[in-house]
Parts: sequence; C-alpha cells; structure tokens
Amino acid sequence: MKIALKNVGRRFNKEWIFRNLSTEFISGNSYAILGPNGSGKSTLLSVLTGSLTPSEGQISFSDAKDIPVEDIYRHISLAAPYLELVETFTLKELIDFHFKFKNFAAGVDTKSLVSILGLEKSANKEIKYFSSGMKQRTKLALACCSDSPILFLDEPTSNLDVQGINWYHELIEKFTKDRLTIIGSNQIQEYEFCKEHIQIADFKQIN
Ligand SMILES: Nc1ncnc2c1ncn2[C@@H]1O[C@H](COP(=O)(O)OP(=O)(O)OP(=O)(O)O)[C@@H](O)[C@H]1O
Repeated sequence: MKIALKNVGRRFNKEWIFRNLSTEFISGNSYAILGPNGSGKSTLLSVLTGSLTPSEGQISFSDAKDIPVEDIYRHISLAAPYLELVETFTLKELIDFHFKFKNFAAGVDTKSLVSILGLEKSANKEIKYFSSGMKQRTKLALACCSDSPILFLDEPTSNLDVQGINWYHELIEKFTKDRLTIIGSNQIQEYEFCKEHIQIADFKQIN
C-alpha cells in the first residue's frame, strides 16, 4: 500500500496550512506527523484519509493497482479525538457494529478484543458511562484490531494515564507490523517508534 503526494497544499480561505508537500507513505513503515497545536496535523491527516481534498497538487493511493480516492476508506482505520463513539451502545454492541464494516485482525474476535481492552467487567456497560480514558482505549483498539492495511492515529494517548500509555505501546507493538501507520502527534511517547518524521512547519508558507 502506498500514498504518494506531489506538491500537495491545503488552505482554508486565504491561509495556507501547508504547501509543496511531496512525499510517499509506504506499507511496513510508521510515520509521525509533527507540529504544535493548530499547525495542521489533523488537516494533513484528513487529506491523507481522503476526507479532505488538497487545494493544490496530487494525491494518489495504490496497492497492486491504483485505488480511487472515494474507495480508500475501505482500506483505512482511524482513531481520533474528533471521531465519536455511539454512546448508546454497550461495548459489546459497539464492537459488533464496528465489525459489520471491517474484518477483525488475525487472531482477534469480540471476546479477545474485550480482553485486550481489559474491560471484561464493562462489556455490557453503555459507552456513555465510560470514562474518557476507557473511551480512548476503545477507539484505539477498534482501529488497531481491524485488518485494514492503513492505520491512522491522531493524538493517540489523549486522556490516557501512564498505565494507558504502556497499554498503547503494547497495542502498537502487536498490531502495526506490515501495516502503513501514520500518527498525528506532538508528544514523544505517542510516536517514538516511528522512524519517519514529517514536520508541518517545514511546509509552511508566510502569506
Ligand atoms: N474547516 C476549517 N476551516 C477553517 N480553518 C480551519 C478548518 N480546519 C482547520 N482549520 C485551521 O487550520 C489550522 C490547522 O488546524 P489543525 O486542526 O489541522 O491543527 P493541528 O496541528 O491538528 O492542531 P491540534 O494539535 O490542536 O489538534 C488551524 O489554524 C485551524 O484553525
């Protein structure tokens, strides 16, 4: 799986968030998109997931052959602060719902996913009663335990305590092999395993 960008830029009104970004994201590698609050990490992630169109330049998705942008969602899993869970579902119902649209990663099923989460006692609890850390773990586990070849994680450790951050590292270790993993972050503990770094500031232009 490959995502290729050629001179890609995105602006909102007259403000360029980034410009002249040419790079490739390739399966088997992990990439960190870095920058302070408001620099454009989520904007670039939205372009890479195909949910936001570049204002200039070209983006292409390919596996053995080209994948049209309107189909790329089939190949992607995403966990992000702006993605809401269905609050009226219990954890088990949420897992069943999610995996109507995605397949489980090898060796995972509903029971083992609840166990990976360490939330056996909350399997029948509605998501609206989950703490913010429990919700964040759930988002990460749903994304990581899906069999999609591309994994996007935006601010993956938000709301996680030290124990939760260690749990995140184990999840990454177990479920990112051979995938294309892209992390939007400004915290080292979220992306220290990523060999490739993209600093949004390197693609800023003064208006
Ligand atoms: N739909 C939009 N319309 C106008 N401006 C927007 C829109 N979305 C984002 N922006 C602007 O783009 C810039 C980058 O925002 P973005 O959310 O990508 O940053 P970020 O690096 O992810 O920030 P954070 O670390 O705080 O999540 C900000 O100035 C933001 O106000």
